[in-house]
Amino acid sequence: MTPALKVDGLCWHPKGNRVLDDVSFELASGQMLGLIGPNGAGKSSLLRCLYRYLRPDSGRISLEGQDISQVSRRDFARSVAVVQQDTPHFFDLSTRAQVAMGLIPHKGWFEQDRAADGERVDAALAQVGLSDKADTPFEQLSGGEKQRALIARAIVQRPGLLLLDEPTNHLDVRYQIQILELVRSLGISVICSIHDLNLASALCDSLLLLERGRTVAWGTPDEVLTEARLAAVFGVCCSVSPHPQHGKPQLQYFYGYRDQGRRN
Ligand SMILES: Nc1ncnc2c1ncn2[C@@H]1O[C@H](COP(=O)(O)OP(=O)(O)OP(=O)(O)O)[C@@H](O)[C@H]1O
Repeated sequence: MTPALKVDGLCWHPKGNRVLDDVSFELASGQMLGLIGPNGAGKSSLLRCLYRYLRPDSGRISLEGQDISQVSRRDFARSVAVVQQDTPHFFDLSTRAQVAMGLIPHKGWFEQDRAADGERVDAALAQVGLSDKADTPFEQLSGGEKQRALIARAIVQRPGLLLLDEPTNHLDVRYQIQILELVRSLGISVICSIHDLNLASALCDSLLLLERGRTVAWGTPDEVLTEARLAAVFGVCCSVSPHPQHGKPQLQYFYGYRDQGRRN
């Protein structure tokens, strides 16, 4: 079966700096892949290549078997939704209007809004717990509320692939779990960068561990999150055991790094 996304030998070397170096992986349709790795590992850069903000120097990215460089702008906007790390500025837009922007790729020129559009927007606002903020200006939302509104916009867009750059940034612990569970329940293919390894383990089907732009491991959370690998890549000591509820790896960190100097 054709994977939803296939990345082959991806390299991005701005000014000779090997930010992404020979990265390859696949994502099966409807699965959720977590991008993990230390600061500066290349997670955001990889996502930017996937949503065509950056042009890789070499390698191939295929969406449903088609090279993404060959996909029209409109078709790409219909199939791929992106929630970026820094919330963009939408001055004067209400939260509802901001979420409704997810409808744009599906509309023709001069096409009027239909009743179903409003229902879809309201349903997405309810899914992320923002119904009571629908008429609030987007700029007045808190950081976590903005993040949730942008996820609602992506839901309205009905993409086949959803790319999220640190979606749990700014979210309190309940919303971290709730939003990732919601994203997972959409039944679409998802790639998200995530720093919380326990959250990544619990909610992702597979993980891609990057370090200095290279793939260290790609596989199930069980295969990727080993004590030795976490010590080598993140420079932390932890014990890994099955989570009492879902059985996937749960990390417990040990402390006392203050006098060990800088990692890099
Ligand atoms: N346009 C650019 N030109 C040169 N180097 C860049 C450019 N953009 C990013 N980098 C470098 O690429 C490396 C990877 O950055 P990136 O933001 O992709 O990492 P990350 O894994 O998302 O980091 P973090 O976890 O801190 O968000 C960093 O060293 C960064 O300085």
